[in-house]
Amino acid sequence: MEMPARGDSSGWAELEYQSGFGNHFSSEALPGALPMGQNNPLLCPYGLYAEQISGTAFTAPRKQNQRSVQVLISQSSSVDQHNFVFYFFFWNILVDPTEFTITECSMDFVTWLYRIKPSVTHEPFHPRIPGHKHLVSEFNQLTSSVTPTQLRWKPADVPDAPTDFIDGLYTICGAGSSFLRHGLLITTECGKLQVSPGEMVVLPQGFRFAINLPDGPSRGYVAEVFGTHFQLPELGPIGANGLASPRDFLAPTAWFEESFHPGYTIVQKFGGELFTAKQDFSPFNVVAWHGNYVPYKYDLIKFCPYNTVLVDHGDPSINTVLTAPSDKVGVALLDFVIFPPRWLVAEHTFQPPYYHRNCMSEFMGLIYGTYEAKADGFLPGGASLHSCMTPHGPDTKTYEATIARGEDAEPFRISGTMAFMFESSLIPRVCPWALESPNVNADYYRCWIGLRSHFSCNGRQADVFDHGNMRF
Ligand SMILES: O=C(O)Cc1cc(O)ccc1O
Ligand SMILES: [Fe+2]
Repeated sequence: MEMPARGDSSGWAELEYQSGFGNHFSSEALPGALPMGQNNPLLCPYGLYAEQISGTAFTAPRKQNQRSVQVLISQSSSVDQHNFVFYFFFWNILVDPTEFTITECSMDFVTWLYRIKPSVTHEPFHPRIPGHKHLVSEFNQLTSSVTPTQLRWKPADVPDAPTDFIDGLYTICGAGSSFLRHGLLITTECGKLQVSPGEMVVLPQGFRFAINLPDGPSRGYVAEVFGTHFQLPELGPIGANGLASPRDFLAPTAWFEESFHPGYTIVQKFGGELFTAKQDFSPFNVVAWHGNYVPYKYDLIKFCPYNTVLVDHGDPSINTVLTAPSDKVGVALLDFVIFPPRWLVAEHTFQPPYYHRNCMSEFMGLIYGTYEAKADGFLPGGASLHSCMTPHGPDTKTYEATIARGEDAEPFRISGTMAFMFESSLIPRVCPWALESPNVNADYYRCWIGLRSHFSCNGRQADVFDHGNMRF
C-alpha cells in the first residue's frame, strides 16, 4: 500500500477502504508496522505504542444470544442504559452518521492500535467552554417533553457565522439518559473516510475523530445510540442476499500524521457533557491497527430493496439497513430504515405508506428528493416525529393523486429520492428549542385535514372510487 504523505490532506480522493461488515480488519500505513503473532510485544515495530480500544466488556462471550450481549455492552458503556438521541445538524461550511457495528459470531468488539504516542498522553479534561446550548443527552421532565402531536420541522437555518461540527449539533429529541454537496471528510484513529452526500457513517463509541466540513452550507442528521451496537438485520425468508450487503460497508485503512505541537484539543462527550483536554501531539498517529471495532461508511444507494410483487404495502422494516437491538428479541432500540428509489408494482393497492399508528416511534428525515407519503412540506434537511401510537400517513395531496391514478395504474418507479427513518421502541422526549423553533410546521396537521369521507351506504368502496367519478 502506498502511504499518503504525512500530514497531507490532499489525498482524500485516492483513499483506500477495506470492505465488509463486521469483519476483522488489519491495516498498516508503514510496511511491517503491525505486530505479527501477538498484540502486545515488548517492543512494537517502529517503536510504536500498542493500545487497545474495546467496544464490549472484556468478558462478553464470543457466541451468545443478543439479549445478554446488550446487557454486557451497556455495562461497559460510559453512559447509562439503552437509549438514543436524534440530532439535527446545521453547519455552514456536512453529513449523516449514527452509531452502529456488527456481529455474526464474534461478540467481542475490539481493535488494537499501534501509534506514535498513546492517547493517554494529555492534560486533564475540563468542562468545555463555552458550553453547548443545544446539546442534550439526559431526557427528563426538566430538559424535554413528550407529545403525541405530529411534529414536523423545516430544514434548520444555516448560521451566518462559520460553525463547526460540534457547535452545529442541535438535539431534537431523545429517550433515556445519557449526519451535501462535496461530502464530509472524517479523520479517525483507524484512518480517513470521505463521506459523500447520500452516504452514512458509523463512528463507534470511544473513537476520536475530526470532521472537516465542506465549503459552503451543509446539513445532516445524527442519531447517537448508547449501550448497544448496530448490526445487519436478519434476512429471514429473503434468503442469503438482499438489503444492505456486508461487502458494501467500507472501513478505512491506516493513516497517520507525525505531528507535535501544543495546540491539540480533544473534545470528549462523557455522561452527556462535553469536556476538553489539551495534548501536544496529533491523536491521528496510529500507524497500524487490527480489529473489528472500527468506523465505517455505507452508500445508501447500494441498498437492494425487496418489496411486495402482487398486492398490499409491505411494512417499512423490509428496508432496514442496520438495527440496534434492545433486550427484547425483534424489538429495536433503533432501526435505521431507508426509502430508496424502487419500483412499486402492487395491484389493487394503495401504494404509498398506509395510515397507521405505530407502537414504535418514528423520526424521519429526507436526504434528497420528495418523500412518497408527503407531496408538500417535508423538505430535504427537514424532519418529522410521529411518536408511539401517534396517527400519521400520506398527506391529502398524496392520497388524492394516488386514488386519481386509479385501479389500472402502471408499475410506478420512485426515483431521485432518499428518505430515512430512525424507528425506536422508546418514546422520545422533545427539547424545548425544537418545540419552540420557528422551523416547526405549526400547521402540520392541516396536511391531513382535507381527507374527506368517501363513505357510501349504497355502493361498494370501489364504486365510490371509480376513476373519474370521485367525490372529493
Ligand atoms: O410513516 C412513514 O412515512 C414511514 C412508513 C413508511 C411505510 O411505507 C410504512 C409505514 C411507515 O411508518
Ligand atoms: Fe409511520
